[in-house]
Amino acid sequence: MVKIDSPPPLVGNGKVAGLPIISITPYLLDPSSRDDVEERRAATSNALHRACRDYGFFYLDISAFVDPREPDDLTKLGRAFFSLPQEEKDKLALKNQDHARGYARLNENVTDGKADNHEGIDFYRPVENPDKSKPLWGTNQWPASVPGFRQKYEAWIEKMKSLGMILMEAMAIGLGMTPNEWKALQSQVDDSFWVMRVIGYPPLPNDHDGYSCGAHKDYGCLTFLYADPTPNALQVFVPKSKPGAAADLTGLPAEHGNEKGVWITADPIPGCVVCNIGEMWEIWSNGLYKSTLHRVVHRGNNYRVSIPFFFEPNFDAKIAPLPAALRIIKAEKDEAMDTKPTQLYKPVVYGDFLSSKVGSNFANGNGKYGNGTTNGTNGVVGKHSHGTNGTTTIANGKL
Ligand SMILES: O=C(O)CCC(=O)C(=O)O
Ligand SMILES: [Fe+2]
Repeated sequence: MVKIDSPPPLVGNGKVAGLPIISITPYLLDPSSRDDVEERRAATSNALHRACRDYGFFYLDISAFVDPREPDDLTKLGRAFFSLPQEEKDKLALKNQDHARGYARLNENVTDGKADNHEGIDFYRPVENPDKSKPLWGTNQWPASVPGFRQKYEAWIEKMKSLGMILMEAMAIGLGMTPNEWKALQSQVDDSFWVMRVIGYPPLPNDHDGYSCGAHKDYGCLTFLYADPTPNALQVFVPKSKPGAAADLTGLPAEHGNEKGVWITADPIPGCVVCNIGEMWEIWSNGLYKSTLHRVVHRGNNYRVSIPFFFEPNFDAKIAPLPAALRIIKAEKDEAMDTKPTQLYKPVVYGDFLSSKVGSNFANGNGKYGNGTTNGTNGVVGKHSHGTNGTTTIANGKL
């Protein structure tokens, strides 16, 4: 596998060399074990910074962190759950709980008013004193009829939580944060209100009005997506305005409002998760890092299983632009002799932001917690698979 530290160029007619592949290994090594650890960490952090600015998406090589058999087992368990009779799966329906934790049937999840051709089961960070009548405050519904499911997935959650913290530190360094600034950021994610989703995608019927999963942005912090090896399913939108997208895009259809760009395929790479940043990083970085539209179009013959883990801020974290990001923005403006004042993104409390989203993309829970409005900045309905309509709040929320 080729490891690269900066994004590869896109190549002619919308075809791409691919998203950057960044190894987390330097952050797993003991700094005293080798002479070059600090240097390698700096290279990883710089590559992360570049990838978050250029794409908002990258492959994270975690082969030194997890045994590949482990996520393979997870997809098998997911497959076993989705092959249960419908009545059995429906016993874990979202409506039994807080409309956020549990099983959503095929076509129950909606993006941009269109049914997504997938089924899924969502788990959230457990809460103290659960109360299923309170948004997000119910209990997880584990499929007891699939032996080993809970145990294996709980082990994965622990791993992904640690990975989230490691990656956050690497990103903090990439953004030029001081140790104290990192400590402050760390305290916003050290009790992550994580979400784990297991998604099952039957092939998309030709006459389906919609996608396997419609175009959306994730609205949290970091997404780690592990998927089975099915090719040509996940697509990432690279707008033409991005530095890496200066390739020949002639003949490509205008996608999503005025913003022309190209959908690139992000096929799974062994040993890697696909990682993308959510809208909370867009606020922290005051827009320097963009959370990027993505969608799933699975037209193959097989049943695809994917497992996104969403490493999110703490429920009560107040998310606001970070001084380190503002320093970069200022330095770049000074260099360009741009004297316009910098618009600041409006701070949000993560839990409030989440509560305003969750539920409104599920057909059965529509509008239960959120307002269900769906106007994105570029005419796109941003949503998260565990929420909806991600783009408005932030774009309109600038001070
Ligand atoms: O299944 C996939 O590849 C992507 C799923 C996704 O984007 C999401 O759940 O937010
Ligand atoms: Fe997503």
